[in-house]
Amino acid sequence: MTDGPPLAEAVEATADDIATMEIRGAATIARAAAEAVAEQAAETDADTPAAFERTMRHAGRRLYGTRPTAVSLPNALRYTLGRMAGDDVETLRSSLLAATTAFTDRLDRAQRDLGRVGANRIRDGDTVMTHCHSTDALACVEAAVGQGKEVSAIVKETRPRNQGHITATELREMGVDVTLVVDSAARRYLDDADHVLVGADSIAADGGVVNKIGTSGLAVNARERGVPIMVAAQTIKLHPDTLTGHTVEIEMRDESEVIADDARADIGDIAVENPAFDVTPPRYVDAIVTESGQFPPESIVTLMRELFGESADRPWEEPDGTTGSASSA
Ligand SMILES: O=C(COP(=O)(O)O)[C@H](O)[C@H](O)COP(=O)(O)O
Repeated sequence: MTDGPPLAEAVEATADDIATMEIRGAATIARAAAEAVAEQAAETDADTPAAFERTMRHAGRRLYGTRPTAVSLPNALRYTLGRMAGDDVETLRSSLLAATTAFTDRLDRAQRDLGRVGANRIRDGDTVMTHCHSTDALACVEAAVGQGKEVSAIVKETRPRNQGHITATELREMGVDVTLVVDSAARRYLDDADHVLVGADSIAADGGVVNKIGTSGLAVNARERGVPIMVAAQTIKLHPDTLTGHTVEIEMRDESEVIADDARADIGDIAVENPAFDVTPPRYVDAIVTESGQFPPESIVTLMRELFGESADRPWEEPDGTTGSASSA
């Protein structure tokens, strides 16, 4: 929970759904956060500009605090709350509604453009190996299929939450031949793959790719087998805090996702760890595919600087550094 004025039901519900992964995947989280910001802007009955802005920042903090790793979430808040401007409540409200619409339009466009860029790497008859479920990665396959190419996929199930099942379903809907494998079978099937194709939750300034746990091991194995690794990530996945040397926080999720409580009790006293993401060093990545073209990971920092400057603002924070609670407002 965060301190501040009461929030719209839509913000509370979206925040809960992101935290429990009803809403998941970096681009989908960003869209949901922007839509929640719009709902809050439409509904808030604050009667002064200062009260309106405080409520919006509070909504931003509530959404920001849900999951720590996908930078698309703070970047969605940066884009929308960062464009809140005006001297009266109605102007502030309309500035936010315009910004949230512009943001979601941009998301659609970025994914479509990125898909076309990524599709150029995929040849007719190619097989991709996927990990987790990434709408950016699937946009590349969809565009390739749309160009008339025949594509097959080896889909890793992606323990502990099996997002590979979502990937398998969506690929089948595109008409792609799918073979589902357990995560530990990946190396065996890499010899049948022409690409490893994954998404990203965050891309660091050094080109490191933060994505679902297991991506880095897959990339190391793929390099060893000579299979190129392609990361599909629209530019809202670029993590501006890493320009100033900050690292990306890796989310640790509940231990019960790894082993059910009763099974664990049967084993006895063990430790269980459940990191949700890992970092693939840039040397294992062949290309980062964005809506602005494809980049070797080491050069992504140039694009990051163009988009964010040298440091990123945090428009969900109170300008005076207080927590936003009534007593400090
Ligand atoms: O790691 C995941 C999802 O993790 P989780 O299921 O824990 O959210 C996806 O590969 C990225 O978020 C990219 O997805 P997209 O390309 O759709 O943004």
